[in-house]
Amino acid sequence: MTLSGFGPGPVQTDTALRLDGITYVAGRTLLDDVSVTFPAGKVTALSGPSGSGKTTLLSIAGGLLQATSGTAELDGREMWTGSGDPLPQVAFVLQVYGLVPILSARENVSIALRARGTAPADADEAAEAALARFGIADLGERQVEELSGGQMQRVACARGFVVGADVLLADEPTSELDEGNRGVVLAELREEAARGAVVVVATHDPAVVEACDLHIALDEGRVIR
Ligand SMILES: Nc1ncnc2c1ncn2[C@@H]1O[C@H](COP(=O)(O)OP(=O)(O)OP(=O)(O)O)[C@@H](O)[C@H]1O
Repeated sequence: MTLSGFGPGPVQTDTALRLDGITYVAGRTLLDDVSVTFPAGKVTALSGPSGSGKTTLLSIAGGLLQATSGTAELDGREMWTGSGDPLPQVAFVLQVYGLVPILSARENVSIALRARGTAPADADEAAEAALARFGIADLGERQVEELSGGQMQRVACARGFVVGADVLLADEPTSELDEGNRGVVLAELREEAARGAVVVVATHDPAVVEACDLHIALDEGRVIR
């Protein structure tokens, strides 16, 4: 099913990103037989101590990494790049931001859409709107390398959210933010779920976990709740 075209408000759907028996070995076992379901229309928190495997699991969930064994599928479409018809649309908010320092904030957001074939003028307009969602519309012309850590993190959020993806995977998206801006990001995560996206947020922050609909916890590469 396509998730675009839903109006505002919670979406009732059986769509879910299902990870089944995921094991990932890179020298040692980093994920060990992880089976989890991330339903569309909900914000799921993925918590766990540093090094427990959250980023690795998000990478497999979004098709960036191929699991050693196990499957990751959205409605039968495999997440690993190269299979599935059509491929699910996935957007990441990376823990390390992954912004281009010499480009402006607006350009960093706009390229996410341009890379998907949106016309430059339309992409720029959507980028402005996405920056406004995170309270940084006034920073659009600023070169990213001039921004504070928290401002960069909000640009990274705008770049992930602007896509309107089927699956939004946010890795510690509030780690640099004050309480007010953390609330803004949480509200925007809810908006993404409300239009029908699968939304997963990796976090160490109990306040973020509390604000999510569902909670999955990892420890040493295993699901513990
Ligand atoms: N490519 C890799 N090769 C080998 N080990 C890796 C690789 N990527 C991650 N690791 C290791 O896998 C474990 C899990 O890493 P991961 O980044 O998934 O944890 P995390 O829960 O996201 O941690 P944090 O909260 O600190 O971001 C860590 O011990 C890390 O050192």
